[in-house]
Amino acid sequence: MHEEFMKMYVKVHPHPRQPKKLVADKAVEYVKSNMVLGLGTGSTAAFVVDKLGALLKSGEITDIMGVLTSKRTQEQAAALGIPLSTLDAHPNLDLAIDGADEVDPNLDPVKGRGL
Ligand SMILES: O=C(CO)[C@H](O)[C@H](O)COP(=O)(O)O
Repeated sequence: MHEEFMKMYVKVHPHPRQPKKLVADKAVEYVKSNMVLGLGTGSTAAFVVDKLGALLKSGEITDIMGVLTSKRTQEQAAALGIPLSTLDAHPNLDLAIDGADEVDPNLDPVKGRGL
């Protein structure tokens, strides 16, 4: 799955934010109704949350639950009507989506400098 994301991410595109939206939209394709989702923070994650809000509004997905990694994401998700929970209440996530800080030569995403 991540190889497909990274191929899209490294595609040359004239608008610097567009690859983040592309990978965000691609990641959201893996979201199904009734999932408990870990939702990260940052510009890529913000596109993910926007898309989830739109899919909930259109009824394309239902009954998802977001477990958020920051107050910023929590506020965005709440404003879009995404039901929220905590890791304590839902320790088993179906899927977690976040941006990457860096991508290594093998196209593996790196978080927090790999520490
Ligand atoms: O780990 C993060 C925040 O803690 C971000 O996901 C990471 O820094 C990537 O951010 P962006 O999507 O804005 O490039």
